[in-house]
Parts: sequence; C-alpha cells; structure tokens
Amino acid sequence: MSRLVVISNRVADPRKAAAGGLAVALGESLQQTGGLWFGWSGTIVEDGPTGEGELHKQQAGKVTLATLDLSREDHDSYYLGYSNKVLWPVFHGRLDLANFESNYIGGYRRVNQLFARKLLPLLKDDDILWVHDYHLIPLAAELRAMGCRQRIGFFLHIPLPPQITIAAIPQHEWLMRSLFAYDLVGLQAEQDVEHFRRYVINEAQGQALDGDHFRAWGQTLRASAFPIGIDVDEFNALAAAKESRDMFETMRREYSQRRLLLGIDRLDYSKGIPQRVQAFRELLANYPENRRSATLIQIASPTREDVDAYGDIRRELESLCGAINGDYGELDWMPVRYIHRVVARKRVPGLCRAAAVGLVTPLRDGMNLVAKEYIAAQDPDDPGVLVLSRFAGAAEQLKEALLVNPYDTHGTAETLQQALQMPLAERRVRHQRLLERVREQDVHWWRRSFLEALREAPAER
Ligand SMILES: O=P(O)(O)OC[C@H]1O[C@H](O[C@H]2O[C@H](CO)[C@@H](O)[C@H](O)[C@H]2O)[C@H](O)[C@@H](O)[C@@H]1O
Ligand SMILES: O=c1ccn([C@@H]2O[C@H](COP(=O)(O)OP(=O)(O)O)[C@@H](O)[C@H]2O)c(=O)[nH]1
Repeated sequence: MSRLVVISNRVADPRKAAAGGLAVALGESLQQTGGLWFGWSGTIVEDGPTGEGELHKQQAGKVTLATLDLSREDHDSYYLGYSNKVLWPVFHGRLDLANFESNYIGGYRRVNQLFARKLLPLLKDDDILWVHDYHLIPLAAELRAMGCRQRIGFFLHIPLPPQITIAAIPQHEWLMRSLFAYDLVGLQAEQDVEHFRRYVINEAQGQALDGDHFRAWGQTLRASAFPIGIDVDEFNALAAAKESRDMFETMRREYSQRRLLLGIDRLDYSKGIPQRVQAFRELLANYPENRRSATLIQIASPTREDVDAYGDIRRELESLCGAINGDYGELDWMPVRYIHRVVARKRVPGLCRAAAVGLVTPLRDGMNLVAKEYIAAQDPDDPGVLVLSRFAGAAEQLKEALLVNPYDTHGTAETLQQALQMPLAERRVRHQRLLERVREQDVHWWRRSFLEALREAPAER
C-alpha cells in the first residue's frame, strides 16, 4: 500500500482539535491512513533569509508532520498577498476586494518552489501525493519540473468561479495550465466542475472528454466533484464529552424561555455575517412576537487580520450589532450576542444542539462544514432547523434545509420566521433526510472516493 503524502498550507496535529474546515478534515483523513503531512509551520522568521525555510519534523501518532518556517517577506506576499488578496477574493466572486499588486506573484511562486524543493527529498517512489487548496496550485508543476513522477492529486476547498471571473486574474492562464500537471483535480461542487469545463473549452480551447476528463495544453486530467464531509462519529464523541454536555446544559438553562439562533464562522467577508444580522433585525421589526425571545449568538472567530478587508468587515459587524442591541435591547434581553473569539471545537456540538435555528448564510463558500456539524449535533426527536445559503457548496447536498439568498434581506427574514415556526413533524422529516446525507457522504467517503479516483486517473507521466 503506497504512503499518503498530504501537502497543505495549514498543518495541525491531527490528535488535537483544530478550528478551520481544512485542518479538521485533513487531520481526520490522515488519522485513518497514517502518512506524511507537509506544509507551513505557522512560524514567520522576522529577519531570516528570503526563500529558505527551516524544516521541522515531528511524529503525531501514525502521522509525520514536516513543516517549514517562512520569512516575513515570503509569508506576506504568498499567504497574505497572492493567496488571500488575489485568489481568495476572486474565487469568492469579490473582484472589488482583489489587489493585483505585482510583487505578490513572485512570493507565491517562490514559496511553491521552496515547498517542492524541500518536499522532493522526503518522497518515496510509490508515494501518492494529495495537494490542498489555492495556496498551492502550481506545486505539482514545480515538482514535475524537478523530476517528480508520482501520482499527484489536487483538491480545491474554495469555489471555482465562472470563466469570466477567473480571467480577471492577470496570471489566470499560467494558474489554470499548472493544474494540468496534476492527475486529478477535485472540486467541492458540480457547479465548480461546470465552471472548470467552460474555462477549458472557451478560454483554453481544450476539450471535455467522457467521464469528467479534460484535455488542454497537451495534457489530460480528470476534474470531478468530491464534496467534503465531516467525521460524524468523531463529532458525536465530542458531543458526548463533558465540555459539550456542560455547554448544552448551560445554554438550555439560560435560554429556556427564549429561542436561540446560532452562527459560527471565521470573521470572513465571504460568510455573509452582516447580511445575516440585517435579516435578523428585519425579523424583529416585522414579527414583534420575537422580541424578548429570539436571540442571535454569532461566533465570529478572528482570521487573517493583517488583510485590510478583514478589519473592515469587523468594524461593519460591530457597528451593526451595536445598533440592533441599542434599538431593540431591553434590560433583561439583548437580541445579538457577538463573540469575536474562537470557540473551542469541543464546545461546538453542545452549542449547535441548543440552537433552534442554525444560520449558515455565506455569500459564497466552497462547502461549509458548520452546516453539516449543525445537522449532526441535533436531537433527532426535537431537531433544530438549518437555514442555508444557496451559495454554499453544501447546498447541493443539503436540499432539505431552508435555502436562502443571503443578499435578499427580506426573504431571509421571512425564512427565519418560517424556521422558528416550523412544526415538530416537519423538522423531524427534514432533519432525518439531512442526517442521512451527512452520514453517507462523510469525511471518510470523501477521502476514499478521492484517493480511489486518483489511483485510477490516467497518469501521463
Ligand atoms: O488557514 P486559514 O487562512 O486560517 O483559513 C482557514 C481555512 O479556510 C478555508 O476553508 C475552506 O475549506 C473548508 C473545508 O473544505 C470548506 O468547508 C470551506 O468552505 C472553505 O472556505 C480555506 O479554504 C482553507 O485553506 C483554510 O485553511
Ligand atoms: O470558533 C470557531 C469557529 C469554527 N470552528 C470550526 O472550524 C470549522 C470551520 O469550517 P468551515 O468549513 O465551516 O469553514 P472555513 O472556516 O474552513 O471556511 C468547523 O469545523 C467549525 O466547527 C471552531 O471550532 N471554532
């Protein structure tokens, strides 16, 4: 059996609970198979030489972690710059937030070359490589240029936008062409595959062949949807632990006379949090029976704070929450509880179970694992209702949720009222179907189906 080598920007000890969907899912996958997990150490070396990362190796159960430090200059241009000021906003359809500053691309290429150079000596001939996310799109091309012939798969955790939006990136042809150095490209949703198909045909003058195979720039690969899932059993074990049960009991006591609506997100402009708070405000305005009762808890964990757009969204959200509490709050009830901190993962199941409504309303999201965690956390006899954005990748699978357009404040407020009023029988039926889907297409299914497809993909090298 060949060894699995996972490469991602973010690496976490798989035995410890991590926040952030990618780290959680990869940790759970590697726990099953063992192998090597290679990526950035999370350390920035202030005055180290540019382009030379120190390699740290550490054993975490069956998994070897091999991580690199980055110099300040490389981190700023590769991670903050090209990854999070170019690729993240463009791939989430926010061209207005993209900053196409020319020196970012140099750092992005340099770090991908550095990763390839440091990884290559660690590889065995029959390893199977699985590269993750937008930080590392050109990694396979760099590895191939250094002689790497192993099978390499790539999984994009964020959405792939329409062809015309991709084309706004000055280096789009180089980026998309470098995807063809992989043997398999995995995307979150069928819609992303459709966007890939249109790019290949219309922009690269390539061909769509049978069975999700594509040919362009003299190379063939397969590009298919592999929607990422959660580890339901691991999540249930967290739910049964003391921290989670305590959290549930506390919330249930505190909100026994009230209805709880819950959002858990990184404070990212893609998550649609201000729009959600506006919709909640409209709910209170249009349906006064919810005043003194409905309470929105919004966990907005800090993320990428060195990127300006994230500071802006924080100020916007704080001002909105302040205004709604000022306008509607009473001495014994505040409509919004906004928390700008990470909630420990072991508390997430208890918090979700206590909420009558789970709010997952991103403007755009690759998948959104919180949507699946909310379903897994519910009491099947008295489940809450998931309100889900049609623009989250999860919406392709979770059709029995109440789907909303998060840009439509009025429509979302109406749906919140529908969720709060939904009869028990309907809640049970919807929840049962959703839970089946979350269980069937869990994180193990995701890993297995991707790796099987990678083993079978046409390998041209
Ligand atoms: O590593 P950070 O910059 O701190 O950001 C955290 C992660 O955010 C993104 O997550 C995505 O992956 C999830 C799992 O597939 C998916 O459910 C979600 O919709 C995506 O936004 C990012 O893609 C990761 O690389 C980051 O580690
Ligand atoms: O304060 C927080 C915020 C998020 N999470 C976890 O981080 C992951 C977020 O993944 P998702 O796919 O929803 O979004 P991402 O942050 O990766 O874009 C989920 O497992 C959450 O339970 C957490 O444990 N604490």
